Amino acid sequence: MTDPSEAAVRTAGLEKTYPPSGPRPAVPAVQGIDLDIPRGEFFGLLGPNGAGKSTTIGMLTTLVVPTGGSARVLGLDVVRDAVEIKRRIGVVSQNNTLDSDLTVAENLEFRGRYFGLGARDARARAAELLDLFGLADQRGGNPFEISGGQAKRVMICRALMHGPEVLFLDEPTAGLDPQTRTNLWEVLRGLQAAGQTIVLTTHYMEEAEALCDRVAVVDHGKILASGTVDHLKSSAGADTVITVAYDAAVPEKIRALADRKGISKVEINDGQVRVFAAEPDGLLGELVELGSAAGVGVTDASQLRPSLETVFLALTGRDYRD
Ligand SMILES: Nc1ncnc2c1ncn2[C@@H]1O[C@H](COP(=O)(O)OP(=O)(O)OP(=O)(O)O)[C@@H](O)[C@H]1O
Repeated sequence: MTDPSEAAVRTAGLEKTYPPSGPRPAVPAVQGIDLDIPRGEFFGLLGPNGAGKSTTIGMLTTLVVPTGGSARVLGLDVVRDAVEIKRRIGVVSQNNTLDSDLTVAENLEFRGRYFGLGARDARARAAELLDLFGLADQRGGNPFEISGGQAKRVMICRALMHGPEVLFLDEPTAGLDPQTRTNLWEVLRGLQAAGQTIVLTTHYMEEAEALCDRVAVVDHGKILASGTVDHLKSSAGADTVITVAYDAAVPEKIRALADRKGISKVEINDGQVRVFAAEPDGLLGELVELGSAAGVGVTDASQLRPSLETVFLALTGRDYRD
């Protein structure tokens, strides 16, 4: 047995480099990640596609073998104690991995039996979970003839069959429509309220904001920043970010804005200016006017209020959706 006070997840300098394959060089997918996730927390790994989130979750769930550093889940080592960890966690992968030869309920019951439940207990537990997740009507259906949102909920039920201490979800709402996504958020909030520790990856900023107690922003295999969403916003992205693209070079006068109170940064790139401002009122109009005074037109303009998106911009200098 491990100490129940052990963190749900603790990693130090965790790394994964995929080896070269043919003409493809080695891929340093995860480059030294430190995580400390207490039990009971709803934690999010947030980052754009290819940031290394799935690889990190893969290592924590013992499916991917690290090439450096260490990772412990519930106090157990992900390499040495992989079998024990698998018994105590639940994993929901990105794709539908339900068995099409079994009904929805049988998928759950089968998993329960695998984890040592008797037939009657497995049936009862499956029925209880399907009820709880509003899937009772689907119990006899084929898991590939239900909606994407329902299939995802079935996968979550399946992962909960053996009462896992930590639930890992890799991009649980990718590809779902907005309504289905917010329904699933409710399901996940309910689980956390009932005490479930949850670790999720997502590339949706609003998902991380809506659900997670704490978030680690990941890019190119490294953590850029971590903390509560509020902490991240106040430390790295407290500013509103105004971006204006001109049809010619950015007028010189705009550089001087950097000295004004309430403006923390002015970035100029070819015909585009990006202004980070704590006091953004009237600034967008001013940028347009400064352009027209210099005979330069505006081709595009946007204003982002402080959010995880502005955090990412402040940390990387890149648009999150680039
Ligand atoms: N099995 C693999 N072999 C080689 N390279 C891989 C493998 N799996 C992932 N990669 C590469 O590792 C990097 C990180 O990928 P990973 O899937 O972990 O990122 P991600 O943040 O989860 O992105 P996504 O949401 O697109 O899956 C990417 O460059 C990816 O191409």
